[in-house]
Amino acid sequence: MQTAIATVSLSGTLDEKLQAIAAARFKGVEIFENDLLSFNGTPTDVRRMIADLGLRTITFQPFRDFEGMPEPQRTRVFDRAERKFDLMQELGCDLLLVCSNVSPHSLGGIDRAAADFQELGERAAKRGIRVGFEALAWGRHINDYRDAWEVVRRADHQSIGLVLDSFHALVRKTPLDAIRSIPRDRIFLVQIADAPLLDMDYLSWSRHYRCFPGQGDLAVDDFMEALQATGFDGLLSLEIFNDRFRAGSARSVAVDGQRSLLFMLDQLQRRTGLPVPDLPDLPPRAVCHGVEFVEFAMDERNVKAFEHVLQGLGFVRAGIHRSKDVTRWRQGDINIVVNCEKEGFAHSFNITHGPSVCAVALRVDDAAATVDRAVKLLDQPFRQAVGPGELDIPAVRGLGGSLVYFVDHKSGLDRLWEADFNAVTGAEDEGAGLVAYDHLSQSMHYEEMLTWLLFYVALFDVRKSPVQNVMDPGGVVQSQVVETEDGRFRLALNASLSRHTQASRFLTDMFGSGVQHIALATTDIFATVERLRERGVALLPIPENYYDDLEARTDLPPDQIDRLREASILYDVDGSAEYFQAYTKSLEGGFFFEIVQRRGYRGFGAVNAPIRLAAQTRLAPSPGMPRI
Ligand SMILES: O=C(O)c1ccc(O)c(O)c1
Ligand SMILES: [Mg+2]
Repeated sequence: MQTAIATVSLSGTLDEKLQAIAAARFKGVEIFENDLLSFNGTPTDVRRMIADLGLRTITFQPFRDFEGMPEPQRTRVFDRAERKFDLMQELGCDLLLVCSNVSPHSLGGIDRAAADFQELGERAAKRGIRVGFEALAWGRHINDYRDAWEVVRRADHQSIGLVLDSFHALVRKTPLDAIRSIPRDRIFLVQIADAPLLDMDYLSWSRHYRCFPGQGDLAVDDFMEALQATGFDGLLSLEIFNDRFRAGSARSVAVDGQRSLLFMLDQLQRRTGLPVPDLPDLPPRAVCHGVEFVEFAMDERNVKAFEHVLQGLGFVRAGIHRSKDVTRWRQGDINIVVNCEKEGFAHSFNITHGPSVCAVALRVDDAAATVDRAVKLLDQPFRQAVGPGELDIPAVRGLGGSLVYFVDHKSGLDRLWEADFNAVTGAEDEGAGLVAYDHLSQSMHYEEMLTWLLFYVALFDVRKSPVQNVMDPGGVVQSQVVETEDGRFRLALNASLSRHTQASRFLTDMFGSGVQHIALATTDIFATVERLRERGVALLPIPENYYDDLEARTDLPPDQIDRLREASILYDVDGSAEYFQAYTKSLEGGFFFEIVQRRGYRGFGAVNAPIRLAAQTRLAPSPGMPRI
């Protein structure tokens, strides 16, 4: 299949868009008329620019309000088409996209529309041009691809074909089976778009909320299966109208587009067992078995205070790196790496972002295959010098320039603690009962959120939760979770349009996106909280009103509520599944730890999030708290 993208999908001027499209390795581009009109150059200039970039203009669009017009509009619309044909010839494009008529003047009638297309086909053929007809979901008479196909079929002209757009078919829930019986050579172009499920009119939904496949909730996979059944191997183009993409980086959004198509087609091939022509051979999505370690980039000024926090939480110094100023802290199955090197990646990260999480290492079955998949999905691999005898742990660039490492058993990377660290003996501590990473939470710019969502779902065998809107005293925060089926890897992505939310303030403080909080699991939160208090850890105080409300909305007995209140623990229940959460006070810089206990519960305590955010907002970071 030949892949392309429409210029409307990206931010910038036409030349910036085209450069981004070429850099993301697309071969074809759909030129939107507005991008051409606003360009300061002739169609011939654009043609040259496109050729110089190694691209091909596959479509010029949209041509509106064409079929079914009464006179005198009908004559005028044909004149307008002839002028667009002139322009297309100068541009070097042979396919015009006509979207279904929305004009109140249009008359409807399948045969009338077919006759118009028959005539348009005659005129187009004289110029060596073809015309594709697309049903808009809000078309006045034609809003169903099956009717558009019937018009094309009756027009019965070799220059007239069908354009399918997944968005229009899927939002209307038009049955997809009829796609299977359309002859593939009659499908001139297929446009692909996903979108979140929203309760909204089709036009607004389409013009503002479309996204790349894998980022939304539509049944794009079903659409692709129906299309594959036709044997279609023509043009597949991303056509995404999205306000975030318009505000984002054209280069990064174009790469996301390419990644989304590779991901979608790879999944299609795996599901149906039918090969997709020209698709690179990708290893399967990596199964993630959890977090091996989280690495903090620290500096001399902050490290003592941070290590004091780790000790308070019950961590012990378990290993010292053989050649670097790097320490392993451990409790249960949780490893935290504190990196104080004066050169290398962590040091640069610390200089740019201050003390913060610079890397996360994930347990996978096959680290090399994971990196191979990542690179084929256009992720950025990362390498740095390793000392003699030390392990070379493969990595790719993650959020905010941080790293994602991959550790496996297959190639012995799980020996990293023995291979790279000298064990510290005699440092036993009964700990605080923390046993494992429960989840990580990353805060990012609003425009980046779909990028990182796609990064995770394309690389790992994870599912995504629906987007939640969480109320912060400073505005709304969007939150979405990616997690493995078994819950061993869970990651929350957060972003906000307001500059005043905790998530946004964290971005300002850290000069970029990153891990804002880490949730650690205990099997007995009451015992853990007691230990933490004994060790002098300051927990986030929760207001009385919260516990009064718990009495009202749950069946918890009063003594249980008193225990929660006394320990500043938040609670949620879902059927018989229960969730307990407590928080450390935020450290300077906005980072914090969460302590959680799950009893069969799969969520993240969304009902409690506004309470927690308000409590954090009330507390300015206390002076003397370490800045991390
Ligand atoms: O929103 C529109 O008008 C519009 C135009 C052209 C398309 O291909 C489309 O899917 C939508
Ligand atoms: Mg379309």
